[in-house]
Amino acid sequence: MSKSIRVDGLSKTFESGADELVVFENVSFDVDPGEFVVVLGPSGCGKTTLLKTIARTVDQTAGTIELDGTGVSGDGSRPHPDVSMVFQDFVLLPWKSVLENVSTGLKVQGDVEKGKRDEIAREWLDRVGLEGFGDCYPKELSGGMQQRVGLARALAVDPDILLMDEPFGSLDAQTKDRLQTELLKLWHDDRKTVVFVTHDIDEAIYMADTILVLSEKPATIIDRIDVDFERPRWNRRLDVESSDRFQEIKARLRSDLGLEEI
Ligand SMILES: Nc1ncnc2c1ncn2[C@@H]1O[C@H](COP(=O)(O)OP(=O)(O)OP(=O)(O)O)[C@@H](O)[C@H]1O
Repeated sequence: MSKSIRVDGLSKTFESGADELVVFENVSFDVDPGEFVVVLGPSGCGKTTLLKTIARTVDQTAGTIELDGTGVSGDGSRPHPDVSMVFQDFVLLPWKSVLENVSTGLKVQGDVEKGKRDEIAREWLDRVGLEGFGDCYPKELSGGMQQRVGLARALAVDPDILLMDEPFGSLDAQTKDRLQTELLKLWHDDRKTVVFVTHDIDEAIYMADTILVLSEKPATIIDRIDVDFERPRWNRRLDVESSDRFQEIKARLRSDLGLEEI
């Protein structure tokens, strides 16, 4: 299943002593169930904080978040159960095997017995192209493979919402290219609701149904673009990326972000 997200009037201020840092202010947007939304914005504008607020590991200062119409709150210690997160840094547990890393989330959920957990974890390793690597340890895998493990771990718990924080940001260009398409294929099959943060404009356009652009902090939403290329896109990626529409969206995003004309 996938769920909608409604963010309404969301603000976040960090306080340390007498200092206040207003990160974002009055941010509102809706994400439909199964929609792929990409958030772009300058470094430090609060994209990660926004994801953590949706995941409920950070409390907002003002505003509300609803998942499928239900307001959510959290204790800050772990993400809301409907939500899985994938980060730029692989954050795998180095002392656990790849299989155990993937089944860990299921263990936290608590209601799946060990044999079934391992079966689900193995299925997900197959789906992300890591068949046969379950007994390896993270240090034996390349960066791209580690990120595949992170993806399998996030998806194995069958979340309603997938929050991704620059998941391919530290990968080389070819691995990144391949994983973008693999993620789109997985998403095409399961249609999770995705909120995906990136700095990469081309990646944003290739992946998104909708792109939200944040300003410098205190951040607000300064643009929202519907990316209307038909799906699937991976079988005609070059056509999509060389199209006039792609270049038009790219120019608009560069202008939004204060970059020079292309
Ligand atoms: N726990 C915290 N306490 C105080 N300040 C914080 C905390 N977390 C983040 N910040 C500050 O909030 C601002 C936004 O940080 P955040 O990581 O959300 O930005 P970002 O847009 O994801 O950055 P980047 O694009 O560089 O990854 C930064 O100035 C950061 O230093």
